[in-house]
Amino acid sequence: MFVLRQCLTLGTKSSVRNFAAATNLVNVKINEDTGVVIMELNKPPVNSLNYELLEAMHRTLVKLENERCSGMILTSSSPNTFSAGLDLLEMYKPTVDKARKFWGMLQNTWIKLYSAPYPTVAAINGHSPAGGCLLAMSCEYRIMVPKKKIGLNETQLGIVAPQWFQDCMKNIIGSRQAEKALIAGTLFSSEEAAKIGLIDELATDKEDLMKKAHDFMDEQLGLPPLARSTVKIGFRKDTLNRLINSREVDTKYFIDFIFQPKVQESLEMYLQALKKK
Ligand SMILES: CCCCC/C=C\C/C=C\CC/C=C/CC(=O)SCCNC(=O)CCNC(=O)[C@H](O)C(C)(C)COP(=O)(O)OP(=O)(O)OC[C@H]1O[C@@H](n2cnc3c(N)ncnc32)[C@H](O)[C@@H]1OP(=O)(O)O
Repeated sequence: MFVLRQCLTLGTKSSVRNFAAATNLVNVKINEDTGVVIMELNKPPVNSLNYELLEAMHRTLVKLENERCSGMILTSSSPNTFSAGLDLLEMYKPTVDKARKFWGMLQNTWIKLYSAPYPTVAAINGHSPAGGCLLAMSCEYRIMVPKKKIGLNETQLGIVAPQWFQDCMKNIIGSRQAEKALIAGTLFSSEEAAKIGLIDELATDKEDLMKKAHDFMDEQLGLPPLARSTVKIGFRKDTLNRLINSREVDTKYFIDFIFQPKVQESLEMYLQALKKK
């Protein structure tokens, strides 16, 4: 039923494949009847968000702005993980230039995703810590398979979730719950996340997940798009503008923070623990 739509690319089916294959890091499919796009993160094993994956996402989001995209479902090709969050190797002993470029691309990608006028759904098919949770929270609706983990666990790594990550969480679960979760760096089970409203729905498995994502999308497509997107952007503009108006300061926080020797030590220990698992 899904075909790669020609107008996403240079005009032929094979150029569509080239568009996705330019990096191979995201698979993009569009239903030519409805205009609904499925963007599947495809950086095995855990979709850690490095510069290249973020750039591929950003490029896709920019392209969708100029196409007849009516809605987007964000998911991943990994069997176990939606996204493991930011690629820790981007923060571990980088050069200042590399870290700055990486952070700028994360900001770009988030701004595009958070402000997309069309409906967005995260079909969370696996674990979704930290930056993975940010991606999910940036969509309008979250559906998740059972028995996985989601949350902003930065504190547990000895790092701090940036203000805009925190704002996204506050907007969804409220200030008190967010404060507790952020201080502790809580990773919630899918079931706990559903209870506090961090996710909207539980699915039984991947098939059910995608069905529910399409059901949500169908409901949204029945609404007048301009009214829908105006309300969405109205709700999101303060959070968006807070970052847009302070991108340089935010980048400086990031650089100053990660270059502290204590933070580098924490990252090194965490990376080693992950490797030893
Ligand atoms: C208010 C003012 C604030 C001011 C603050 C200013 C600045 C803030 C500064 C910094 C903020 C930076 C923000 C960071 C947000 C992040 O996203 S940090 C990343 C956090 N991610 C995690 O903690 C997840 C770690 N991964 C896991 O827990 C597990 O991998 C998993 C996702 C649960 C999957 O488990 P599974 O068993 O399937 O896989 P493995 O663990 O065996 O992993 C496979 C393979 O992948 C490597 N890997 C995993 N995660 C990452 C990662 N995030 N980055 C890089 N590499 C990763 C893992 O090491 C394995 O590698 P291999 O052994 O070589 O195969």
